[in-house]
Amino acid sequence: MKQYLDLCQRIVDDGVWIENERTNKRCLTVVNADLTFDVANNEFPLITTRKSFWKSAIAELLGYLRGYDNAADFRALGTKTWDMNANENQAWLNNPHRKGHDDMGRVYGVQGRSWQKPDGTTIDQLRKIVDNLSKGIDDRGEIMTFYNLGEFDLGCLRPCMHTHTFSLLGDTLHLTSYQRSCDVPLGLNFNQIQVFTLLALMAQITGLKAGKAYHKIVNAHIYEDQLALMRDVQLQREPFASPQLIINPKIKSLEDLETWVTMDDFEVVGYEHHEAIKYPFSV
Ligand SMILES: Nc1nc(=O)c2c([nH]1)NC[C@@H]1CN(c3ccc(C(=O)N[C@@H](CCC(=O)O)C(=O)O)cc3)CN21
Ligand SMILES: O=c1ccn([C@H]2C[C@H](O)[C@@H](COP(=O)(O)O)O2)c(=O)[nH]1
Repeated sequence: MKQYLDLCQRIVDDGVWIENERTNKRCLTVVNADLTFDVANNEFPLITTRKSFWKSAIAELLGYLRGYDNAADFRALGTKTWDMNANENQAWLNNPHRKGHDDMGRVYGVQGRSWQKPDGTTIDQLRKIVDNLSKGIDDRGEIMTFYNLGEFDLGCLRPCMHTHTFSLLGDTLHLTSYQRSCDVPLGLNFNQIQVFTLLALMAQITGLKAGKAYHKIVNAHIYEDQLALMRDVQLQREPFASPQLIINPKIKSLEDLETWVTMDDFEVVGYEHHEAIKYPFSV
């Protein structure tokens, strides 16, 4: 929690105002932030200085792991986070590749599970990683990347947290996740939950111990209409101790994640938090 608050304070103190053309808003911005999460000791990085809707963040992650391309499928899992980008972003609404209401196009999980090759076949990046790690193999290329430049025009948004690299040291699995662009008040609250949970889940389904998750962020920003709430409300609050994430131990394979897992298979214990804060969302 301290890492998160330090980054927020750093943006407030040292950020530079940058005009953003896509959203038509200014963002107070810093570059280069490194966060580390201790998954081995289950220090779940849930924001405590406001209420965090953590189930929504895990639902989003599960949707990516399943390769979903539709905001309705995300809603069915328990999150509305893709509604706006799928249905209210004018550039995407005008895009001839959009397949109708709720379509997100070839973003995130679509790339993770079915990256298209020139010959028409597809690559399942996640399946390969799970298979290798389950056999104790780390080929130094256990990488799942959603960053497919050749297909940016086929999706509603370029991926923000775009690459996840898994590393095996003995029987302990670590994760390094890269994020090119980070809406710190809204997005990071979710993204750090996702980095932590991705490592915990991958360790569980491959029979490995979970170690550390490293979260590397390039452009970290606060939108102009979020700044007062962050500076004058959230940053004035004292954080509480980290809660713990409990994952149903019956989840044992990628097929389990793809078929029967729901948000009821995740529980958080010891979550003490301040009141919710409603930050504006920029489409
Ligand atoms: N500007 C922007 N920021 C983002 O963080 C973001 C995007 N766009 N587009 C793609 C996804 C969607 N994400 C989102 C979308 C909405 C919330 C959000 O509204 N969160 C609220 C309530 C969540 C709920 O009730 O489930 C929050 O208070 O955290 C968070 C992340 C993260 N990403
Ligand atoms: O997982 C996510 C997804 C999105 N964001 C934020 C970061 C930016 O504020 C916008 C994306 O805008 P770009 O113009 O494509 O950079 O969404 C996030 O923080 N986390």
